[in-house]
Amino acid sequence: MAKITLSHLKHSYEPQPKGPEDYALQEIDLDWQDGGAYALLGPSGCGKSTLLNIISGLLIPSEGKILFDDRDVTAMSPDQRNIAQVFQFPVIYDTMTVYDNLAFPLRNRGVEETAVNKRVSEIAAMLEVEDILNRRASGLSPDNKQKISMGRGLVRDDVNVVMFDEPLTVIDPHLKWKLRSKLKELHHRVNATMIYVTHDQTEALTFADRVVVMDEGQVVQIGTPVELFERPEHTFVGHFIGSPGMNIIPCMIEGGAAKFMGQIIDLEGPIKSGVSTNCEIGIRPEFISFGESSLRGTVKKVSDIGRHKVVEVMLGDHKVAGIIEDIAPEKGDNIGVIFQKNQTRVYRDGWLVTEKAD
Ligand SMILES: Nc1ncnc2c1ncn2[C@@H]1O[C@H](COP(=O)(O)OP(=O)(O)OP(=O)(O)O)[C@@H](O)[C@H]1O
Repeated sequence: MAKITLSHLKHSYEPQPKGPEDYALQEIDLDWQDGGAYALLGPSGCGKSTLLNIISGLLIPSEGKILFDDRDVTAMSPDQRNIAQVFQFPVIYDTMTVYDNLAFPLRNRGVEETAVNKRVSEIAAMLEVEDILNRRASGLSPDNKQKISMGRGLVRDDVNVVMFDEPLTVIDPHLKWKLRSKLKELHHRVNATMIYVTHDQTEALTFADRVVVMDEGQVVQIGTPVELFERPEHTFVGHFIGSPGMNIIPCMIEGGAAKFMGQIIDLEGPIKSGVSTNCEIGIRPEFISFGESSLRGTVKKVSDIGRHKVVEVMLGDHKVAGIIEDIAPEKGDNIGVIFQKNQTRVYRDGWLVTEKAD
C-alpha cells in the first residue's frame, strides 16, 4: 500500500483552456495517507470520476503530478500503477466459479497455488461467501456478484490502493447497509488504502475515516465525518451534509459584528479580517431552538420525520429549519428563534471566517 500525493493537479478536457470555467478539476493538492479509508464525496459533475481516472492512470492530468510514496507515477499506465478498482457494476467472469474469480487476480500475477488458496480462503471468510465458492458466478444474485467483485479488488495485498466507484449502485436498498458495513470491516482487516467514490453522504460518512468533499472541481473540505458535520469549512459542505442541511442566511458585517434583520447575532468567535459583500451566517437545524428571542418569525411548515420534527420558520424572506424532539409549534404561529451561540458561524464568499471559541 502507498501514500498517494496529488500535487498542483489540474485538468481540463478542453485542448486550450482559457479560464477556470474550462477546468473540470481546479488546482488540487492532497495527500491520501497509507492505509487510510477515504471517501470522495460530491454531487454529479463535481469531478470525482475525473480525479479517480487520473489516480488510476486512465487520464493524464493537464497539469500537476501524482506520486505514490513520493515516486512520480504521472506518466505511468494503469497497469504499472498497481491499483485495484471496483466499479458500479460487478466485473466478474460468469462462466468461472466464485473461487476462480477470486483467484484470478492472483494467478494473473503468477502467485503459486498454495498462496492463492490461502488468500482466497481468507477473503472468502471475510466476505462470508465460503459456502458458494464452488458455484458458477452466473447464477449469483446481484449483491453476491458485487461482493465477489469487491473480493477481487481486495484479494491482492501488493496493490497501492483499492478504489471503489459507487460500488453499491446496483444493490437493493435493504442490502446496501450490509455491504457497506462489510466493507468498513474489511478495511480494518486488510488495512489497505481505500478510496470510495460516492455522491451519497450516508455511504461516505459510514465508510470513511476521512471524507474529501468536492464541489465544482475543487476540494472544499477534508475531514472526519464529525468535523464535516460540526464545523463545515464551506457553505457547500454545510448544505450538502446533514438532513436538512445547514441553514445559510445572508448577513451584514458592521464593526466586527454580524447583523441579520437589523439585529446583532451572537457568534462562536470573532470574525477574521477581510472584505466582501457576500457574507452569510451558517447554523445547523440541530442547534436552533424556539422560545424567548427578539428574532421572531412565522412557522411555515412542521414535518414529523419519526424521531424528531423539522420546523420551518420564515425570518423575513429567509427560511430557517430547526429540529426539535418535544412539542412543536404549529403552522402560522409567531415564535422566537434562538441560535446556539457556539454553533453560529459566519462565511465569507462561501468560506468559514469565524474563529472557534476556546
Ligand atoms: N470526457 C469528457 N469530455 C469532456 N468533459 C467531460 C468529460 N468527462 C467529464 N467531463 C466534464 O467534467 C466535469 C466533471 O465530470 P466528472 O464525470 O468527473 O464528475 P463526477 O463527479 O464524477 O460526476 P458523476 O457522478 O455524474 O459521474 C463535468 O462538467 C463533466 O461534464
